[in-house]
Amino acid sequence: MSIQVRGASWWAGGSRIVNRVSLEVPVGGMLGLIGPNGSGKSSLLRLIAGLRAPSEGAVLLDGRNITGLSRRDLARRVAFVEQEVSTEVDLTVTDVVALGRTPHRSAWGGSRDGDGPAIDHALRCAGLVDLRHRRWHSLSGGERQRTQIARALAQEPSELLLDEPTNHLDVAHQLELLDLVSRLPLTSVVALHDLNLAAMFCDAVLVLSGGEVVADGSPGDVLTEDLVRRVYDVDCAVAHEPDSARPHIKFLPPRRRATGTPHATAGYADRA
Ligand SMILES: Nc1ncnc2c1ncn2[C@@H]1O[C@H](COP(=O)(O)OP(=O)(O)OP(=O)(O)O)[C@@H](O)[C@H]1O
Repeated sequence: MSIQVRGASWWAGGSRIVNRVSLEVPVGGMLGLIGPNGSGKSSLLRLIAGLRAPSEGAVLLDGRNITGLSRRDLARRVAFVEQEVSTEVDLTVTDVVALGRTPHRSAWGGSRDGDGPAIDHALRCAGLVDLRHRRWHSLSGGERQRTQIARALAQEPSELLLDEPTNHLDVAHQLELLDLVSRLPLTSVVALHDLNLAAMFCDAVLVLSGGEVVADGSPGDVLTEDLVRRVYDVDCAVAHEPDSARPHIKFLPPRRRATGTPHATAGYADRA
């Protein structure tokens, strides 16, 4: 197994945010982490990235507890793109992507032969070649997101962790990015809100609710109407294409309570 989490919990502010989570991702596999807001996806990703230590349990890479890896060794193999990344310094796109090479540089910071090709490859993969000289502060939200993904790819990791990588991207870039991640020869864990994107691209999905794993397995087995209702309190119809095991989820409008207001927000129809 490339990534294993064994009974990991993490406490913060007197609450157990991640509750005895176990998971396994085989080499080359792509795991989708899904669950409502505040269910613990980002916290779990930070444990896997080694940015936080579990209060109990363990995270293993290739069977080795990450507490036994040096920061540098961990940074060489695990790339993590968090949800909101900003920089105070006004770097160019290429400068930001080049930061991905830092763990591969020698102690005195000299660049290595592989840096240039790795940076070029990452820029091409993220569709940023034409933007390579642009300054970070001039980029749109989606362009910044793609720059951070390129930085992670330039790191040439064996494990890639992405926290909602599609949230600023238009539909074409969402599809391109997840297609790219699913085809790259690396192991990935990707937190996603879009259940249909998770169903389309992930080999397996793991559903968190209140910090606990409530389901895991193939998208076809896990993403059922019952699961979506239990976890999100949303009605849906799940269709299966005849030539694909991957489900497609059609969400239904919020049910109305006895008062006439839907679950989440007042409907536009009420205001019309
Ligand atoms: N350092 C912290 N101290 C206290 N509570 C925290 C801390 N970090 C996270 N939490 C809480 O833990 C819960 C899980 O947060 P987390 O960001 O992991 O969820 P998430 O599933 O990624 O959410 P979202 O989908 O909204 O991004 C939230 O209720 C959050 O407020």
